[in-house]
Amino acid sequence: MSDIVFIRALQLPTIIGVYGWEREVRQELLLDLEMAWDIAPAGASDDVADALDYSAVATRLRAFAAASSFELVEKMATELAGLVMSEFSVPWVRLRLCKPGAVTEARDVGVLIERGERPA
Ligand SMILES: Nc1nc2c(c(=O)[nH]1)N=C([C@H](O)[C@@H](O)CO)CN2
Repeated sequence: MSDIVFIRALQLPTIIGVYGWEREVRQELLLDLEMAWDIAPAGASDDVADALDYSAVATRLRAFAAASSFELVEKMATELAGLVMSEFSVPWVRLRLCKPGAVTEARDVGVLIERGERPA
């Protein structure tokens, strides 16, 4: 099983950053998320109850980000990955967390992490 459910460019307004001014204003991170998930049951039933509901995942991640206040994107990425795996029973995630505009000369910067065991 190598199926993936994904979310691309999810907007996550949050407090993030190491500098003083960054502790005062919300900035928008962008999240790309791949989640290992067997889509065969939902593919057969056409029932969202059999699916990994990407809407539910997105809503939960946005709520977590809205309530969080980390300094590093590394910490935020690690927490987001753990949340998805523990609350949605996802065995493996690949997560890219982008901070647009953090480096003037770059479109965005950030981290790309994988957590868990990807099913064969
Ligand atoms: N590896 C990282 N480097 C930096 C981070 C970070 O989260 N991880 N953060 C900053 C500042 O907050 C920066 O984004 C402000 O523009 C600098 N380096």
